[in-house]
Amino acid sequence: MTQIPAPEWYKSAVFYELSVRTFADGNGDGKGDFPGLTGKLDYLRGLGVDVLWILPCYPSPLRDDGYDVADYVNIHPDLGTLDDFKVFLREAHARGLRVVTDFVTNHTSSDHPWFQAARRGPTLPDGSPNEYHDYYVWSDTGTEYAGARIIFTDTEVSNWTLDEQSGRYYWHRFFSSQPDLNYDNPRVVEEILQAARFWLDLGVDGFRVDAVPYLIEREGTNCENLPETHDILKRFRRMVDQDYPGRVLLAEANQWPEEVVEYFGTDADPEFHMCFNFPVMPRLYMSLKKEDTTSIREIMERLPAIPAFGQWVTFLRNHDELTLEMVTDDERAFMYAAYAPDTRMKINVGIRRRLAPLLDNDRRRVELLTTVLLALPGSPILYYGDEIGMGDDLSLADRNGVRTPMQWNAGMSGGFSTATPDQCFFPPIGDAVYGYGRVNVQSQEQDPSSLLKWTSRQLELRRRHPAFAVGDLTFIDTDNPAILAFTRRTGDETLLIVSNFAANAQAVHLNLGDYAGRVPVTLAGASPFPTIGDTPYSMILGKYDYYWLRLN
Ligand SMILES: OC[C@H]1O[C@H](O[C@H]2O[C@H](CO)[C@@H](O)[C@H](O)[C@H]2O)[C@H](O)[C@@H](O)[C@@H]1O
Ligand SMILES: [Ca+2]
Repeated sequence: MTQIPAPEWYKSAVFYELSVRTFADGNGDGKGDFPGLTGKLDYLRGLGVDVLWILPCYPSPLRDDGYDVADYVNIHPDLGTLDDFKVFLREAHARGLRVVTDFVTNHTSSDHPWFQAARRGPTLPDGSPNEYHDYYVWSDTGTEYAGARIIFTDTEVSNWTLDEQSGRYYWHRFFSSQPDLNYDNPRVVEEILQAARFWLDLGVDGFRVDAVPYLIEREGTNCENLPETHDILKRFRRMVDQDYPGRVLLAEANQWPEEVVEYFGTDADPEFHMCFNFPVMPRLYMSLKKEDTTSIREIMERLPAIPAFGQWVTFLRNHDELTLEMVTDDERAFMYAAYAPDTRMKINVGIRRRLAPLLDNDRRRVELLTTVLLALPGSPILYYGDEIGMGDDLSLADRNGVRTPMQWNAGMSGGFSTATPDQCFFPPIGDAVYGYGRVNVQSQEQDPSSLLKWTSRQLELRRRHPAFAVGDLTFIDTDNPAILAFTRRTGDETLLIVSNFAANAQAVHLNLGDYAGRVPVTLAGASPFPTIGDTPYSMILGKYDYYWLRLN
């Protein structure tokens, strides 16, 4: 059996992304918290995930749901205390669950004491230099770095905003309430590394590092992926390798394959252990609507090789919009037409909907995309609530519609809180199709055929076959573009994954000449299929059907 070295635990892990604020409320104030989350750890263990990625939990004015950090070394009071966090971490570890926290490096909140001090200008009234001013990026004209795109296109008109107090413009790649830190200042680098140490010393298993491409600005560039940015991130990695071996760094770099791969670094000069595979995600959805999987294969084959320690991270949905930054203009137009029929579904460069509504609440399509997610190279991330088919709330602003409370049961506020729905941080979804009366953990736990139970079984199946985690990927040529077929191969086993992206039954011939004489056997039921011969292998798949097979 293929052995994955212990420090590379992340390669076989299934991640689960959750927001503490909307997962479970332990004290009845309508806001999720660490005691509430701690009470749900057995559920998460039972589901079969390995790592919890928790969204930002720092003190924050919450103008960007916590991605606006006002204090790097504490917990937001709504979520509990630092001691509550420690208890949570201990209890998660006791259950064999690892915890990766979100680390927001590019910017702080404008409420952060550093920024408030910076606003006093470069020189203090007594004539001494204001060391905090240089923690941020300033301009007298707000005209520099014109080559940098605006990311939050729906709200921001410039990456510069005038600060009335200092009379100078400050740089921000996201909301104007999120001033970018100045990574050309060595003190900023030190401060951020110290903040990372604080959490690593407490025992977190790593970080999902937010918005890493934007650390450094240079005139005449688009201010993304600059060599100086990579130098800083490599320093972060060296600190982790030296003082915290076995912890993991995951890069959020929403970039094309050629750029994102740079965030792994090299075996000799490593950077991140893991990077999100942003480009493949929209192509999974696109392939469904087009009934043509060519774009999945093309983008996967375009991914450059990664260092031996590296692992991709795959996902279908997350707390943000379904980003359409890594597609062509035509593909983006197609995606909007296919998946955002209501203009309220569009935000910035993406679509703010959850998995089940995106797929018309069609269980077959949800299963199909989930099986592809679990079978493609990389460690998959499940977004909380998608395992039960939760819906979204378009009436909520920004991306909050996909951040509604977890639906635990059919009781008050879906079991999220003892507070009434109107007292909850975001109102729980209560409609007839996706509401907690119909869609909840408790009812699905009692139903062996529920999406929740199916997901759990699929994770268990994946766990039993290390080829899913570390096997080589080879696409199989077919005569039907609606069918995606590939193998995942390690020294001991070859898995064959065949998926039908069409809404009708399909026939396909697979070029399996390399495997003549082998017998495909289903992973779930151990049912043998006809032996592979010298001619193309013929298969029939029902609508949105899939096979997970081992080639014996
Ligand atoms: O902290 C600011 C933002 O950082 C992440 O943003 C990412 O999401 C954007 C879409 O919402 C995306 O376009 C961008 O490329 C990413 O860096 C974080 O996930 C956001 O929640 C946050 O607002
Ligand atoms: Ca609470």
